[in-house]
Amino acid sequence: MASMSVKHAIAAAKKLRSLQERFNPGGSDIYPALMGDEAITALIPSGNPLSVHILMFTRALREQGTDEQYEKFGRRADNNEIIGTFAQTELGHGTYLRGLEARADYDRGTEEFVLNTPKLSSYKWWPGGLGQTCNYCIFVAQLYIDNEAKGMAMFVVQIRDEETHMPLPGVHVGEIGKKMGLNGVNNGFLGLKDYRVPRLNMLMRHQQVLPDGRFVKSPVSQVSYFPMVFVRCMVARQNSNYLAQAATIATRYSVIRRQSPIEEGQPEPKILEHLTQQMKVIPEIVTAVVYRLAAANLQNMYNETAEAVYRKDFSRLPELHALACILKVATSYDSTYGIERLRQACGGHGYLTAGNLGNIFAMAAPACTYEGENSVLYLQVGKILMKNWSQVLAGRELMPSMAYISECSKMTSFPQWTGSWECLLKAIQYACVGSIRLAFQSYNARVQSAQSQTAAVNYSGLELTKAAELHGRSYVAGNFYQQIVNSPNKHQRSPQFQKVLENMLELHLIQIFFRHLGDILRFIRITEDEISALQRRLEEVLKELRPDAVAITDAFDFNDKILSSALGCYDGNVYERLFEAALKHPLNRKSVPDFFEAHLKPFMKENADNAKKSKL
Ligand SMILES: CCCCCCCC/C=C\CCCCCC(=O)SCCNC(=O)CCNC(=O)[C@H](O)C(C)(C)COP(=O)(O)OP(=O)(O)OC[C@H]1O[C@@H](n2cnc3c(N)ncnc32)[C@H](O)[C@@H]1OP(=O)(O)O
Ligand SMILES: Cc1cc2nc3c(=O)[nH]c(=O)nc-3n(C[C@H](O)[C@H](O)[C@H](O)COP(=O)(O)OP(=O)(O)OC[C@H]3O[C@@H](n4cnc5c(N)ncnc54)[C@H](O)[C@@H]3O)c2cc1C
Repeated sequence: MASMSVKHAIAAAKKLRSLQERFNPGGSDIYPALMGDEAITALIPSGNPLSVHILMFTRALREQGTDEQYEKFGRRADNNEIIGTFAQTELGHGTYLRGLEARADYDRGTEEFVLNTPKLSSYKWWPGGLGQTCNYCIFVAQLYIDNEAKGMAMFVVQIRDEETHMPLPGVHVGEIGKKMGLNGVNNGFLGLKDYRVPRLNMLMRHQQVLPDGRFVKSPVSQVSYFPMVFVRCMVARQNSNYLAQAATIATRYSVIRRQSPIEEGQPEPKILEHLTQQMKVIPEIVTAVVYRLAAANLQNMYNETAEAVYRKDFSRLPELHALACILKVATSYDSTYGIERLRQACGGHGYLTAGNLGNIFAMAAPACTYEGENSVLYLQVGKILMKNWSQVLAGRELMPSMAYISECSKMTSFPQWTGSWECLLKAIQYACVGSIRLAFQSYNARVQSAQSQTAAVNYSGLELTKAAELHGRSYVAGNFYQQIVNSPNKHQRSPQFQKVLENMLELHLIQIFFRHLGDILRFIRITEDEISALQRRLEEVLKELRPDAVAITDAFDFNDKILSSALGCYDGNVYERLFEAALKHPLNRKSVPDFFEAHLKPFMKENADNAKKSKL
């Protein structure tokens, strides 16, 4: 499977390069590479073994290396002359980066670093493509000078001979084994023993080790985390794509499949006529759109921040970090759970490989873990919210994406309930700020009672996580509201299109309201009548969006090859394609399977003989 994936990935990369040259000659623009990865990833159901090369190895060389180091390594990597990965996670550590065990000891006598993975738990474990594809990697290690720890550093390490692909001396490398998906990616392990690299193989744009061993610290140590921020931004985009694919499949199937009359004596309707089916499918279509828009915003913010960091302006890093964390978590959780809901909405056929929903789930689900496990990133955002709440209490301004927190903090109570979009959005934001305030009180009480900040974060973890989750909801819903209601290009939309968008906003806001009704009722008094009115509006907007469901998912414009699903093909010939796929199963090559003579017949005969004997 891995070799097939590599073959497909290379073919797609070549195709992409020719398209890039035709449409973007000489452009070093990253988007074709990203689009390429998106396209390659979508075309290879078992995952793209070049993803981490495209997204992390080349980017780390560009952003963490000096211009000279880019000339030496980065240009060749961008041109796919060498293939690399990002080797940070170890068998024993993934989240707690300061606990990473791989080490780089500087030898000023030879001006080299001696790289070691001292224990089994220090082995790099998971990097994409590391098993068999890559001949280089970015090796993340704790830097030591005169046995004094200096923090994390990145090293360009060649792991295989460029001609023979044989592992180099001191390198122990291989595949970590089968996974629940992405089995074309050959995630690998890497052990190094006294492996020497020249001083200039340490990426030194932001921190340096001089020939005599003097260490020049990075002005902002977190800039070494920047490659992870980029992938978190990509995950937000990629996982909204996976959800859109699954929503397209389930929507198309739901207007082909007929089942269970709604009125006695009437013909069986398309299953999308059932209100409960609409509630399973249509909100997922809208969620995919909502996250695509949020991910696009985040990507723009990433590009602006990357340019600023290049100019040594690190001021926007904290806001980008907070947003990248919360959107990576929100998108990966909601897409993973949403894809499973959509699979279940397709009944038994949703469980067939020919439907491809299982594989889309297996591609989306690991994003809840890689690039920062979601619960850890929720806590990270919770900590940032605590810091920002202290700013609010001190009367200071907050970063733009958290400005609503200041506004809500000034409200002594929630205004008269109207149920308008603005009211629903403000309710989610108000509940978020109420949760932040409660989390801060718990956290602060713990710190005041002499708990360390780390311990206080841990013991306030449930409230910090809740506050972070509601912050994500507030940001995403606020962004969608702005795009639909206040977008500068709103006048260019036809009234019909604007109406569809407004129905999607209505559905999103009401759906989030009901999902967090408990959190909202904790801070806002809402009557049963007001809640029932929203229930009626939910049923009404599902009915309004029903006629547009197919058109909206067609607008995602996925080629049948990308969906790779007998349930979701554009022509709707589901049963013919299911049957065609079934007949291709190897077991259908013969009328009598080989196991009949070898196992089944003797088994049944033995039982029959025993039955006869027991009667005698
Ligand atoms: C669209 C095209 C297709 C694209 C397809 C995309 C998806 C598929 C692609 C590839 C396949 C998968 C690739 C996966 C690759 C990996 O998984 S690489 C390994 C990823 N590992 C992690 O993410 C590790 C997670 N852990 C951490 O990030 C950190 O340990 C932590 C953030 C949890 C904690 O940081 P730490 O420094 O240890 O302590 P703190 O006290 O929390 O932080 C100290 C201060 O630093 C700030 N900070 C932390 N991280 C960042 C950051 N990234 N940027 C900026 N600032 C950061 C933090 O807020 C603290 O600031 P203050 O001191 O002001 O409080
Ligand atoms: C498909 C896939 C591809 C990957 N690709 C790469 C790659 O290319 N390069 C690379 O370097 N890595 C890669 N990874 C590794 C990935 O980054 C790690 O799995 C991830 O960072 C989590 O670390 P871990 O697996 O060691 O889990 P751990 O850090 O051991 O965490 C395990 C669990 O402990 C809990 N936990 C941990 N820390 C805390 C905390 N502070 N507070 C509360 N709970 C906590 C959480 O529930 C967490 O799920 C990949 C992983 C996968 C699944």
